[in-house]
Amino acid sequence: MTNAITINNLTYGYPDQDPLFHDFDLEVQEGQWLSIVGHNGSGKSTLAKLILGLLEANSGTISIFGQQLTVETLAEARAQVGMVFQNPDNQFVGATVADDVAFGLENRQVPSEEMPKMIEAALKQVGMADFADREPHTLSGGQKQRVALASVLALKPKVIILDEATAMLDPAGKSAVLQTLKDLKNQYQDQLTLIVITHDMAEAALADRVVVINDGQLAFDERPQDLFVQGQALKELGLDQPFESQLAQALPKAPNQYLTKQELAAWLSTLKD
Ligand SMILES: Nc1ncnc2c1ncn2[C@@H]1O[C@H](COP(=O)(O)OP(=O)(O)OP(=O)(O)O)[C@@H](O)[C@H]1O
Repeated sequence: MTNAITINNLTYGYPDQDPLFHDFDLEVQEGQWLSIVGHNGSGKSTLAKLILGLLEANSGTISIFGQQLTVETLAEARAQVGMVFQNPDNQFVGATVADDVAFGLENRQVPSEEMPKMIEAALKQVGMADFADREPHTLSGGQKQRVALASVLALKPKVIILDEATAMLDPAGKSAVLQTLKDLKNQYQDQLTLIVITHDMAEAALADRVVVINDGQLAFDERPQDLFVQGQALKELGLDQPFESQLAQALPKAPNQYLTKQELAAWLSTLKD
């Protein structure tokens, strides 16, 4: 399978600081849903910025679909990778929701007559088509993040990186954004690679694969069901297990130590008193 992202021997440190990453390797396959977790300051956002070419590696290589990131390939690489950031209020440039989605298309010099259709399609994909004429500041946090996602989707990226995109949302907003991600993944399957940086272990558990970054190294690289049963090891890295895993492990008769929310609910509902 093709690699969407290939990182080899990456070394990076901010000026006048010790390197955050030293000989760091990571491959993300096309179509994968990858979660990146790690304690505060472990370098997750820095890694995202390196992949986007917003920061330049001190040494080593980063390739996007096989093409190494350089000054010459940066624009082409960026066209394939979209990013949604943490703060919904820092991502708007348009006076209305539709204007906001249009902004990225204008930057790509999409002819203006083609835009309305593309804007409508992108907003539809995130369930925000009815909000096209709304001013962004009148939206909820979750709605804003879905519009941010629509602005990225309109540009047809092959990879979307979400950096703590649900961290500032209330539970309803968070669950709407996560449902949108699941819908997109169902729709695009292997055509869309998702990289989700998060502190929320339940959110991380939605992925096919979870990597834990610690001291600039991959401390774990596993499927959620293999990672989240390792409560003590996670604790030592400053991380929690998802609530569902904690509960499943505390229930002696649970069929498995790792259960998704749905599996746990289904099993609990079979219990009789
Ligand atoms: N622009 C910068 N200049 C100097 N140091 C920085 C800069 N940005 C981040 N750092 C430092 O680099 C380290 C990694 O930061 P980064 O934001 O990548 O971590 P993170 O894992 O995303 O953290 P969090 O989970 O808190 O968002 C931290 O020690 C941080 O203080």
